[in-house]
Amino acid sequence: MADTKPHVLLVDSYCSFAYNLAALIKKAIPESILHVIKNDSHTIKDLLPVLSKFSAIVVGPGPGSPDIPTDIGVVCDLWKVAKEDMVPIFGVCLGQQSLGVEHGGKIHRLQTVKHGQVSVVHHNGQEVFAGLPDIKVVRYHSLYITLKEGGDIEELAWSDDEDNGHICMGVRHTSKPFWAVQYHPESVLTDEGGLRIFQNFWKLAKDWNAANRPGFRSPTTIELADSHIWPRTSQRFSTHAVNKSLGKVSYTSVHVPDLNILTIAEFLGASDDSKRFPGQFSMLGCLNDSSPHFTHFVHENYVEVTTGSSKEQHDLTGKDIWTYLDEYREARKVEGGDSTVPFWGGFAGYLTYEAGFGGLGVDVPRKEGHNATNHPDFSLVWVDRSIVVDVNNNQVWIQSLLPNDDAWIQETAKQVAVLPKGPVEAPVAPEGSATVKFPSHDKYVKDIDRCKSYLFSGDSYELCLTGLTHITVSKENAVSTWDRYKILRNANAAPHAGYLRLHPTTFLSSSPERFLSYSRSPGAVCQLRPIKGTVRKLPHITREVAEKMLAGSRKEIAENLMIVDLIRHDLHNAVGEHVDVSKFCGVEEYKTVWQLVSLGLGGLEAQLATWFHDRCPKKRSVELLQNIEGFERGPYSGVFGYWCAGGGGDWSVTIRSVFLHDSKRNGDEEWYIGAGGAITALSEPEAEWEETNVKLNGVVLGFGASC
Ligand SMILES: C=C(O[C@@H]1C=C(C(=O)O)C=C[C@H]1O)C(=O)O
Ligand SMILES: NC(=O)CC[C@H](N)C(=O)O
Repeated sequence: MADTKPHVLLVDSYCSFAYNLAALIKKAIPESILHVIKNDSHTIKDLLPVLSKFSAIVVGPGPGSPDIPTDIGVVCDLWKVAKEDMVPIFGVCLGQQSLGVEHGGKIHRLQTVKHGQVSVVHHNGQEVFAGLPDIKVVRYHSLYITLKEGGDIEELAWSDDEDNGHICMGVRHTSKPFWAVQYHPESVLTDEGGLRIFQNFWKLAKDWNAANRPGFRSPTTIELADSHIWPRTSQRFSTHAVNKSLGKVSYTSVHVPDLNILTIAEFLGASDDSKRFPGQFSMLGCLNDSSPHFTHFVHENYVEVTTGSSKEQHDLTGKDIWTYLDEYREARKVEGGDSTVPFWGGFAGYLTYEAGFGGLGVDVPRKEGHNATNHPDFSLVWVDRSIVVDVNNNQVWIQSLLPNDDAWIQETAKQVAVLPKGPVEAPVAPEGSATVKFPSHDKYVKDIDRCKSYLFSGDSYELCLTGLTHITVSKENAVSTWDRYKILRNANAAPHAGYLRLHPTTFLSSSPERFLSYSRSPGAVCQLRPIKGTVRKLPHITREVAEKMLAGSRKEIAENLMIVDLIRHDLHNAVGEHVDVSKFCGVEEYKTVWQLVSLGLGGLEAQLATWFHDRCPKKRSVELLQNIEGFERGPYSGVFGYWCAGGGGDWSVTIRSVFLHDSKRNGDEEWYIGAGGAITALSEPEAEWEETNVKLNGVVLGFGASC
């Protein structure tokens, strides 16, 4: 049975980086089958019958403390199993802390917490550290252990922190097959202390198994409820659409220099416009009375579909909204469009921040399903007819998913070709035409303290704290929402600018940030493009100065690194092993701000639901923020964009955006904007307040205000 593959169990303690660890384990032990469970999904009694079938176990990092039972779950029991059930275990961070505490060690708070910080680790060259030089590693911890003198746990590695002094960074059990490290071997900036540590662990584990588990053979399979194998192999739609003949997208393309997308939008009556790359593609959905509009509120078990003046409710009993949308799109899958055009038609719209809670198991505390002023959590239209402009190449595509729609395509192409050329003038928002009610400075600063207390207690590494701003425009000063968009577009031009008018929501965005894009299969590539690190554009802030303030700052790099590790985890979850960070902490210039931007890429097309459903801005952090902020964010900090009917999609992060609910349009208009920033252990309250104002400023300029 020499060819049976070893099974490895990863116990995830709700870590933001669990799949980075999974990827590292698979890299170190490529032949292994990796099973993943949560630390609270099984008791030790559930695990005992299968434990002896595993070749090794990894217990991962996580929020909280190893001496709080609900934080550590089953991990603390794994160290205590009898010899006949014993399996080699490697602990990471919280895992090391648990190993120490369960063997008489003490847990303490660091004087200076280390979140996203690189340190040099010294070691004695023994066991998992064999053959390694001193290593540079990334740390994410607020707590640390001191070991019991003369106890069973022996220190192998340590750091000498300027601020904290000697900190234990690696240990082993003197008689059992247990090893652990305090730092994060899976972080993108940990190099030699990553892969080689796991390779060493695997060698030690194999040796221990050979010497201590006579007759041990890996079984072909292990049945374990509430677990999954990583990488996930299930492809939701692999069973259909293979032999099905696909619908066709018809299009024509015309070369029209200097044609502004706004001119086309206005010619069509202004619909939906969003830019893909800075300056490359702009899209317009050409809606009509037969375009279906889908809305859904979390907690409600139906989707409302509005087509013209008819409304239907589609029952969601037995399926979730994601499956509903996936099935709708799959049934309308098309081929035959121009492969250079990212959008041929399909779903376009937005999802709220709360739309992502279901997959995290976080509740949205709404008394009723929704009230008259809630924006729907899912608001999407199916776009049959569309126009896409490649601004770089002056090319315009007129496309339709409808059968026999050539007459519309040709007629529209003819009209588009003769539209007026050149820039479109935006109206001006007169100063003082709007009343802006900013969030309370005192509350924000106080809330930063609350965030920091959670960062110091080990419950989170980074919390994006936000506040809501309300803008009232009196009836006399109101301009059309389209004009408002033009003003905003002019004041705060942005690569992911967008206008959506989806009843009851008007949605204007000047977002600089992509959440996720993925190209069409085959050979699809996913891209995540997170921004963390913001500086106001001022005359004296040249590129050189901005680079020093962002890429040259330990605080800003840490803030960005945490997000990069987080999106690597998201990518590994969705696409498996092949994930790259192709840009780390680049400084980019936008109209009103400088931003620190990274870029993560993954191979293979992921299922739509995997992206949005399982995306974890981490359960505990979301719950903490929900509690601290005390409001629903709604569309703010959700996503907007499209899923193309031919495959692929592009979604932006809904920031630097304003929203108007139709119920707030009668008489004075009341818009709202969210703004915030990532709070880390290194945050200074007044600087964070200034940063949220910088972000708000770009948007309130669209109302003739500033801050
Ligand atoms: C939360 C916002 O921005 C987020 C926070 C950033 C930061 O902390 O630097 C940068 C970009 C966004 O991901 C916002 O604009 O409201
Ligand atoms: N990354 C981790 O596992 C962190 C462990 C623990 N919550 C701490 O902050 O120290």
